[in-house]
Amino acid sequence: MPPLDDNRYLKGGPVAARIIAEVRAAAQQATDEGFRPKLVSITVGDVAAVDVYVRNQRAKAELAGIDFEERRFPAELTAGELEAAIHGMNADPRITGIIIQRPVPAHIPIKAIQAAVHPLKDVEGMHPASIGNIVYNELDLAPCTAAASVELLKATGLELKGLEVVVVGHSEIVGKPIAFLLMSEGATVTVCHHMTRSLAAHARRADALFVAVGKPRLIKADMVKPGAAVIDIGINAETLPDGSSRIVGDVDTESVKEVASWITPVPGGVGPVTVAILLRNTMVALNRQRAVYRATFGTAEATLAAE
Ligand SMILES: NC(=O)C1=CN([C@@H]2O[C@H](COP(=O)(O)OP(=O)(O)OC[C@H]3O[C@@H](n4cnc5c(N)ncnc54)[C@H](OP(=O)(O)O)[C@@H]3O)[C@@H](O)[C@H]2O)C=CC1
Ligand SMILES: Nc1nc(=O)c2c([nH]1)NC[C@@H]1CN(c3ccc(C(=O)N[C@@H](CCC(=O)O)C(=O)O)cc3)C=[N+]21
Repeated sequence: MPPLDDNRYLKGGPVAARIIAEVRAAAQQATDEGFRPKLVSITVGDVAAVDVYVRNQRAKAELAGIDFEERRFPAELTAGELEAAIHGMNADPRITGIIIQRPVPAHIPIKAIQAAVHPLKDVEGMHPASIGNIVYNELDLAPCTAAASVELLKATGLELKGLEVVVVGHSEIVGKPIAFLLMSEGATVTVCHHMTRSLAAHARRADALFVAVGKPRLIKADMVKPGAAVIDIGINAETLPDGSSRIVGDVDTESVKEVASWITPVPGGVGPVTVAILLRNTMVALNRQRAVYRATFGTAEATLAAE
C-alpha cells in the first residue's frame, strides 16, 4: 500500500465550507423575512477543552450571518439557577438555539439540564426528544459531532448501504448517535467500548472505523483493514518534551495512514465540520419554530371569518 498522499486525507475544511455556504444563504433569507437566527452558548466554569470550540462557533456564526452570544456562568452556579436561566432563554423569542458546552461542573446534572432546553431550541440534538427522533430515522437534526463524522464518511463516496462499520466509544453525545445515524443509512454497525473483548479483532473488520474515545494513539495500523476509511473524532491535548502542547486524535495517524484509504486529520478533520453542523442545526431549529408560529398565528383570518 503506498503512503497516504495528501488527497487521501479526509479534510474537514472543504466539507465545513460547503455546509456554511448553505447555512449562510438560509440565514440571509430568514433575516430578510424578519427572523434573524441567534445562537446562545452556555459555559459553566472555566473549561479549556471548550475554548477552541466556542471560539470557532463565534467565528463561523459570524461568517454564516447567525448572531452569537456567549453566556459564561461561574463554576459555583447551582443547577436550579442554570435551569432558571435556560427557561428564560426558552421563552425569549429572539433566541433560536441554545448549546450547553460540556463538561459542566460535577454538581450539575447534565442530563436534567439538557432536558430543560426546549426541544425546538435544542440545536445540539441532545434533548431526549431529539435523540428519539434519530431512533425513528428522522435525521435532519442530530448531535453535531456524530452528524459531522457521518458527513465526512459520505464525502468519501462510499456506499453506506451494507457498509461494515465499527464505532469505538459509546457516549451519548458521540458514539451512540453515530451508530443510530449509520443504522438509518443502512450500514451494518458494531459498537465497541471499554468492555469489548477484542477491540482489534472488531476494528480490523471495518470498512469504516469511527473512533471517539479520548485516548491518544489507541488505534494502531494493525487494527485497521487495508483500504478502510478512518474517522478520528478524538481531541486530546498532548504536551511535547519542549513544554509546548498540541492536539492529537485517538488514531496513530502516522502508522494508520500507511494502511487506510482515507483518514481524517486532527486538527482539521471532524472539528470544523462539527461547528458547521451546529450552525446548520440552528437553521433547522429556526424553521421548526417558524412552522409553529405559522400554525399558531397563521389562521387568524379563518378564525375571524368563523365568528
Ligand atoms: N471533534 C469533535 O467535535 C468532538 C470531539 N470529542 C472528542 O471525542 C472523544 C470522545 O468524546 P466523548 O464521547 O465525549 O467521551 P466519553 O469519555 O464520554 O466517552 C468515551 C467512550 O470511549 C469508551 N472507551 C474508553 N476506553 C476505551 C478503550 N480502551 N477501548 C474502547 N473504548 C473505550 C468509553 O466506554 P465506557 O463508557 O464503556 O468506558 C466511552 O464510551 C474525546 O477525545 C473528545 O475530546 C468530543 C466531542 C466533540
Ligand atoms: N455540548 C458540547 N458539544 C460538543 O460537541 C463539545 C462540547 N460540548 N465540549 C467540547 C467538545 C470539543 N469540541 C470541539 C469541536 C470542534 C473543535 C474544532 O473546531 N477544532 C478545530 C480547530 C482546532 C484549533 O483551532 O486548534 C480542528 O479540529 O481543526 C474543537 C473541539 C466539541 N465539543
